Amino acid sequence: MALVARVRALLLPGSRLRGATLGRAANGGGAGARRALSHRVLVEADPAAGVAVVKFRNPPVNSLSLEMLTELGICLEKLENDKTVRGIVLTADRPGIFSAGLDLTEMCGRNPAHYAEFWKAVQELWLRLYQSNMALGAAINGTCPAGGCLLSLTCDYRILADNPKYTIGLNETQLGIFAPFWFKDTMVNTIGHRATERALQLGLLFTPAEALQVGLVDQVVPEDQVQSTALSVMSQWLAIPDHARQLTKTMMRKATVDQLLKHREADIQNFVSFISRDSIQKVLQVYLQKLRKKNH
Ligand SMILES: CCCCCCCCCCCC/C=C/CC(=O)SCCNC(=O)CCNC(=O)[C@H](O)C(C)(C)COP(=O)(O)OP(=O)(O)OC[C@H]1O[C@@H](n2cnc3c(N)ncnc32)[C@H](O)[C@@H]1OP(=O)(O)O
Repeated sequence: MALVARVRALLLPGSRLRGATLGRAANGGGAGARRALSHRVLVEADPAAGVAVVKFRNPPVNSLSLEMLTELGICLEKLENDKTVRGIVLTADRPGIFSAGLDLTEMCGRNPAHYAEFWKAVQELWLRLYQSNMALGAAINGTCPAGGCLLSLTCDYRILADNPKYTIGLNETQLGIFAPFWFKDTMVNTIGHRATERALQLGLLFTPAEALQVGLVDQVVPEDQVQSTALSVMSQWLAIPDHARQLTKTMMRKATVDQLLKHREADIQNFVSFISRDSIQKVLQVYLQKLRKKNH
């Protein structure tokens, strides 16, 4: 389903999104700061600075469900059309979990049409973020596996909280699945081929010190300074004339984006046939049950 159609579906009677305010809603924060609320995404915009902080709040683990992907996409589209915003910082509403990655329940026990719709939404969000004309920063204030790591890798820089409990990486192989080519390319573009090959094959989740060493993040700072550091780094990015920064970003990322654009439909079909395999459904179910068992 296209983004607009998905939004309409979300707004149908009975939907949890119905009645939510997706536009700017109320004043909040400092002078000139504006807040906007949707169910799963909170936006705090500071027009004077030209920056919006986009906070994930999809409890319990900020997983990227179809609804979360859709809301995030709408929110980013609105910000891209807002002339007062030149930079966006992505972060979690609460410290602890930046994002647990793609919502596993969207990839388990569903039908092929659902898998196709979900994967299309994952592609759309990646394309929106990776090609964004905005300067994007990630203020990673919690653990950041798989799809959470991918979100942060679409940004222009990453600031990670110095908490050894927080790890970051593309750990798909540990689940018995694997990162598709455009996840891999996004990581290669950040840390290089050899480091990516090792990280992907072993499904490594890096501690903050390791992530800094391998170049997966640009800075590790005390937990209470993650957002403020991300905002101060943003001012360096925004000091560059937009057109020069944007043309450079496009030049650096175009080949990677073009690969997905060229193989988009095949990538969806590959995902659907891979994820529908009985053996893959089994490993995902076992993984989910293990996660759930901890709490019951
Ligand atoms: C030739 C073929 C070609 C094919 C080409 C295509 C190939 C495609 C391959 C497929 C690629 C698919 C890509 C996937 C990327 C992903 O993002 S997969 C998701 C990976 N995520 C994880 O591994 C993280 C799992 N979660 C955790 O490790 C922990 O939950 C946590 C560290 C994030 C937080 O821990 P804690 O605070 O202790 O919370 P929990 O008690 O563990 O969790 C609370 C609650 O949330 C549920 N949950 C956790 N993570 C997820 C998730 N990702 N999705 C859905 N639900 C999740 C967890 O089960 C708990 O539920 P209950 O409250 O117990 O019911």
